[in-house]
Amino acid sequence: MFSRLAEVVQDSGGRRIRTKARGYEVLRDPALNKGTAFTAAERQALGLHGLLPPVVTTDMEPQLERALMAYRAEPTDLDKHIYMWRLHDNNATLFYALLQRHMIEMLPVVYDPVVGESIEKYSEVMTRPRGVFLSIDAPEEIEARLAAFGAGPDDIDLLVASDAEAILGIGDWGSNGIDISIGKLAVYTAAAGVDPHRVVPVILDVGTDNEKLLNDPLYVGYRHGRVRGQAYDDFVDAYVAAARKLFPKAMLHWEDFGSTNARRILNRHRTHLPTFNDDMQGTGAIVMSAALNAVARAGTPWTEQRVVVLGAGTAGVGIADQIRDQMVRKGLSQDEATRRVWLVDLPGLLTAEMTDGLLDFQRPYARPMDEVAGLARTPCEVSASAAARWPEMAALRRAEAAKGGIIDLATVVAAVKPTILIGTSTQPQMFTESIVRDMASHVARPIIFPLSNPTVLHEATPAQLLEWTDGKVLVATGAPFDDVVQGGVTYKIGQANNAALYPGLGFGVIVSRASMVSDEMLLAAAEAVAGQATDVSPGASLLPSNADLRVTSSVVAINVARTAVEQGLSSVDIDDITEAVRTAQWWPVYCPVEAI
Ligand SMILES: NC(=O)c1ccc[n+]([C@@H]2O[C@H](COP(=O)([O-])OP(=O)(O)OC[C@H]3O[C@@H](n4cnc5c(N)ncnc54)[C@H](O)[C@@H]3O)[C@@H](O)[C@H]2O)c1
Ligand SMILES: O=C(O)C[C@H](O)C(=O)O
Ligand SMILES: [Mn+2]
Repeated sequence: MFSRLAEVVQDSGGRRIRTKARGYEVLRDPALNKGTAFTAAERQALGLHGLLPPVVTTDMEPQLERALMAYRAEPTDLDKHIYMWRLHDNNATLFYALLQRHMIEMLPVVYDPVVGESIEKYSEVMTRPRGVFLSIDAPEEIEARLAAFGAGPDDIDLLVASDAEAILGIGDWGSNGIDISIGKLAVYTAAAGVDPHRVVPVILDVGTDNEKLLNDPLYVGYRHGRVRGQAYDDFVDAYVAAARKLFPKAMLHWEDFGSTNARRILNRHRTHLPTFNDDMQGTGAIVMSAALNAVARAGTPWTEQRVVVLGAGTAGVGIADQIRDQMVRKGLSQDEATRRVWLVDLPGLLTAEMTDGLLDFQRPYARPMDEVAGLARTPCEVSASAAARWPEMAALRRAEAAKGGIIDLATVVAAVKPTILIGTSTQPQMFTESIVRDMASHVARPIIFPLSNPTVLHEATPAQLLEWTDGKVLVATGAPFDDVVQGGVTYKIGQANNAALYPGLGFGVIVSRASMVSDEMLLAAAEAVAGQATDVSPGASLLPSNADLRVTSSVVAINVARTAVEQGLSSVDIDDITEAVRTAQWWPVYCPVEAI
């Protein structure tokens, strides 16, 4: 975001910035600062002589070299993460140029998995606050606080908001969750070219049930248990109303809400706003991309897939829904397709007997009792942490325990013989060797996607899955993993992280000014990503490399914008969609800065 002292001009002379700022006002604005790249004439006009060393660098190269050395000299990944945000606060253009050039090296540091660590340690490592902190203790101030960001009605394309109840797989992190909104936005820019000066990171602080934070004297958020119920809904509604009023063109992105809120919020707004939930829809779509390629490589029809999902929360059921829809598109009835998906959660296999206790979006998948009657039950306990985090699911688990135990994943896999196994449970190592070997004994090419972030929470590692299946598995993961060499083949591991999808999806919505995000737009995004992974040689990844995120995201944005136009959802006239996407992309290059 530029200070009020600057404006961007885009005309036949190209892009330039005009500013009333002088001296340190210029150098301390990360959107204006170019450091040693200010020309002699700019230094003269802006009063920078004497505030910069004498060298004038004509391009960014020396700065990039210096920044890369400083980055690599940082001892830990968390230090590197902090370095990157300090760099951003000094010179945003240089930050994005560095990140884009070293995407494979730096994306995991700026974003997942290291962003998870920065959120857990935010009390200690917080640097300059960024974004907008909205708090349920002052709902009447929402509009004023958003307005304090200083942007006008035409200045903002996108807001990313989280209430931080379900950050990645690490749970409730209160106000610290601002870093997920910031991290997601950095990926929007680096991957798709969303203008970083036209976005707002938002934290919706409704309190936290995280005892560690509540007892931490350095905690920066609202020190109170989570507010739920009507007050919560009113607060979220007030945020939407204020955001729409102040920034009527902007898309609203929802991130890392708890499973009891995520879908309700989305359903309330999805047909009348350009909005989507990344964990449900972005994840569902990127998993569809990987699944489209995996099913093609396995050579089995969509209508014959049997899908087991471990972890029936926001992401798991978002994925299940999109897979079900794909089977319907391929000819099954809604009911037939739903019957080919088995959800396993804390209470084990979700069954019809549990219906009253299930979350509404889980209910369609509950298995009929006659089908499960003969399945063995495994005794189980309910941990205090699971009971606190997923009370509905834990209550059902307790009820199952009283009946002798749960129908667990191993039993379900043995009975169902799935072709596809998905992990969104937040629990590491749940895909055990015996479960995976059992699955692989029934299908030629088992499709297994352990997706729980950050890295340490994955249900299995790609190396394990490849070993246990003798290289037959078609795998994609949530976090980045190195290549695995096995039996003379180098396996590239596709990262089924929504980061490969949501930036292009959002950019397509922004460029087309779509009035909503339709299922067809999500499918267009999924197909675009899938189409970018063209190598089908042994060991090839199911998804395009993150090194090519900029290309992938462009193709996604074009497909999404085209679909919006075809569906009559676009509110602008676009002659040439490819050209519209291309010209809207922001690139991290310096432009002239003029004094006014
Ligand atoms: N790869 C991606 O792009 C991507 C996207 C979104 C979420 N995720 C990951 O998926 C995971 C889940 O995210 P979410 O937003 O759906 O969270 P969520 O809290 O909505 O869902 C988690 C579910 O797992 C269940 N669960 C907990 N312990 C379990 C156990 N032992 N056995 C079976 N189920 C269990 C919970 O009851 C809950 O229903 C997280 O780790 C997250 O990082 C990955
Ligand atoms: O943030 C990520 O890495 C993906 C996803 O949104 C998640 O919550 O895990
Ligand atoms: Mn998420």
